[in-house]
Amino acid sequence: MIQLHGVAKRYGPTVALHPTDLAVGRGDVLALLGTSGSGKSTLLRAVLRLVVPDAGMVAVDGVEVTDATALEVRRRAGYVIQGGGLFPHLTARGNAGLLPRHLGWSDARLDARLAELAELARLAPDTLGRFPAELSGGQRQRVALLRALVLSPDVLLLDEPLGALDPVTRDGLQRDLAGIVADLGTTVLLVTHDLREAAVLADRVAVMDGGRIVQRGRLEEIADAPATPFVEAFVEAQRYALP
Ligand SMILES: Nc1ncnc2c1ncn2[C@@H]1O[C@H](COP(=O)(O)OP(=O)(O)OP(=O)(O)O)[C@@H](O)[C@H]1O
Repeated sequence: MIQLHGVAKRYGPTVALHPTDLAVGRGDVLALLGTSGSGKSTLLRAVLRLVVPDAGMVAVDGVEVTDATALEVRRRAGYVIQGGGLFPHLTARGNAGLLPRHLGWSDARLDARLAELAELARLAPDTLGRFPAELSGGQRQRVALLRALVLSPDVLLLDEPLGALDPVTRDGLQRDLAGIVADLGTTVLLVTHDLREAAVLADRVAVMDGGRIVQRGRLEEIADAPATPFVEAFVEAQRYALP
């Protein structure tokens, strides 16, 4: 599970994150919703200590994330960013196999794991031999997901993983991703500004505004009873996307 207690971050005069508490239970999927600049990525990145908080405590599966433990925590976490963040000079297989190779996996073990994940992510096996520039946006995101899942992470951190895709591709991948995380039972923290994505993927949501979580709960509860004018406007702007 993922826990944050009083985690805060500022950049000079800008408060990116006011002291924030958050817990994502084991196997749960929580979506952080909010407009651009509301602090979602800062919170997500603080979990992996890619952002070092000014105050507060982060723990992943009971391990406090500090300078000393950050590498170990990152190794047990999968992280996907918008656009996938694949290395352009490596094939899909090379990208997804980077960490396993570093850990000394054999070719046979890597190929078996990638074949299993490619099936799960509905990625044709021949795509694994291609470079990112030879893949569609949707395929790149599927490869990024493969790379994030290859070491069977306990937690998955997804920062607008489907942001750059066309609506049809996005819709298909949202459903596939929901199936994959349900099958694997992984704990997921997802950043999105898309209510539909939250509806398809998440058990619970937390809405951020100005560096604070202003409402949390099930998406239906929030849509039915928005706690602030901002949440109301945010929901109204995308009400068409709700189931
Ligand atoms: N490295 C940085 N240096 C200075 N300011 C930053 C830095 N990173 C983020 N900020 C600021 O902190 C605030 C929160 O940013 P953050 O990226 O967490 O928002 P977000 O909700 O993820 O936005 P988006 O949806 O656009 O990614 C913003 O005002 C942003 O400009």
